[in-house]
Formats: sequence, C-alpha cells, structure tokens
Amino acid sequence: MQRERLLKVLVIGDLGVGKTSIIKRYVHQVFSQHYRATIGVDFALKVLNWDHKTVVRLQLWDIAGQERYGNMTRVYYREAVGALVVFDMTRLSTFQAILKWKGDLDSKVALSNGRPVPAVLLANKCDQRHHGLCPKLPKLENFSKEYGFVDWYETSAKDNTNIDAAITCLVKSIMSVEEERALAEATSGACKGDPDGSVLVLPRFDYNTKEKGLGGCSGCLSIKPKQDQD
Ligand SMILES: Nc1nc2c(ncn2[C@@H]2O[C@H](COP(=O)(O)OP(=O)(O)OP(=O)(O)O)[C@@H](O)[C@H]2O)c(=O)[nH]1
Repeated sequence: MQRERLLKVLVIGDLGVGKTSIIKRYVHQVFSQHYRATIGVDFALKVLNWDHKTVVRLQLWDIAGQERYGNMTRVYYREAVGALVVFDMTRLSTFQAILKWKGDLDSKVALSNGRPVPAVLLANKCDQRHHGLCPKLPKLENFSKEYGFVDWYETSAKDNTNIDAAITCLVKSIMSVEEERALAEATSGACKGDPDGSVLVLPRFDYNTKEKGLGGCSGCLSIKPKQDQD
C-alpha cells in the first residue's frame, strides 16, 4: 500500500518577485504577464508520485509579499516543513530582503530537533537577465551556503526554467529529513502510535472545510512551530 505524505511548503519573498507565477507554472503549467497582488495567502496543491511507496501531497502556500510586516505571518508559517525563498533578479531591493525573509522563517518555524526547515533560494525572472543585476549580486553559490539554504536556482516562471528542478530539490530535502526522523523514531521506539511507520504523520489541511487537523499520529509531528510571541 502507498503511504501519503502531506507537505506544507511556503513560497515567500517581496512583492511582485513572481511567487504566484512560480506556483502557477509548477501546478498548472501556465504563465501570465498580468500582475495581480496576492492578498493574504493563497493555496495550491500538487500531488506527486514520489516513489513506488509514497505519494506526496505538496501544499504550496503563496504568501503575499505585502504580508512581510503583517501580523498574520506566524499563522502562515505554522507547521511548514520547507520554503522557497524568492527574489527578482532585476530588483536589488528584493535580493536585499532575502535575509529578512529567511530570518523570519527560521524564527517562526523549526524542525523538532531545532534545526531550520529546508529552504531553497530562487533568483527568479532570469529571462530578464539582460536588465538584471547579475554583476551586483554576490556569488549565489557561496551566499546560499553561508545563509543555510539547501541550494539555489536561477528560475523563470515565464520560460519555465528550473521551476521543477528547484521544487524537486526542496521536496527531496524535506523527504530526507522525514526519513531521518522516521529512522530515529523506529530505532528509539519513540513513536508508540505508528509502530510500522505507515501512517501519515504530518498535519492535514482540509480543502473543503479549510480546517486543519492532524493526520495519523499527533505525537510524532516532524515539525514544531515556535511559541507565539505576538
Ligand atoms: N519576465 C518575467 N516576469 C515574471 C516572472 N515571474 C513573474 N513575472 C511577472 O512579475 C509580476 C509579478 O508576479 P507575481 O507572480 O504576481 O508576483 P508575486 O511575488 O506573487 O507578488 P505578490 O503576490 O504581490 O507578493 C507579474 O507581472 C508576472 O507576470 C518571470 O519569471 N519572468
């Protein structure tokens, strides 16, 4: 029987960097030049046949760039297991904001062992490279390592460049964290409710009622939202 994993992934970054476009390209294979700012948060779901025994339900949370200074973000971040942190290659200010977004992420959600949730850095709109800031950017290879990103990609939602590759990289990283956790629990016998590791252990989001509930064993969630301080 196939196992199901529900993964909540955040897509964060400044206003207009292309978060919605990246999600639409990935989930629906479409792109629009038309810009309509996201209000609050939007969701998209993609189901992946990850391997012969696992189906991944990837829940992409499209968080409005304008929410950066809002009070709602802690709720959005809760129970996330990974993030795409996006900037626009043609706007330096959006790159300068990357560390604020990464800091925000790390301060609001962490793995149960206290480590940061996996995050991949996306330099979006690479089709506009000729108007871009490439010479002004630090080497993203070094930058992404230094600030704890799993990896980085130059992407274009418009041309469909590296969108699949970047998201697959993030999911791989999340799944390997999951495997490590499952292994640790199996060897320590910590998870009493799921002796054979076959139930869904991540939070579920009901798309019909828009309510969150826990799937499987609530005692062994792999992510732990930090305490609310708001
Ligand atoms: N050339 C080019 N334009 C892009 C790309 N991705 C997004 N855009 C354009 O950039 C604008 C903003 O894109 P959105 O996807 O709405 O940006 P967002 O980050 O979701 O914006 P907020 O919801 O306001 O935070 C739109 O006009 C898109 O068509 C890309 O890869 N290349």
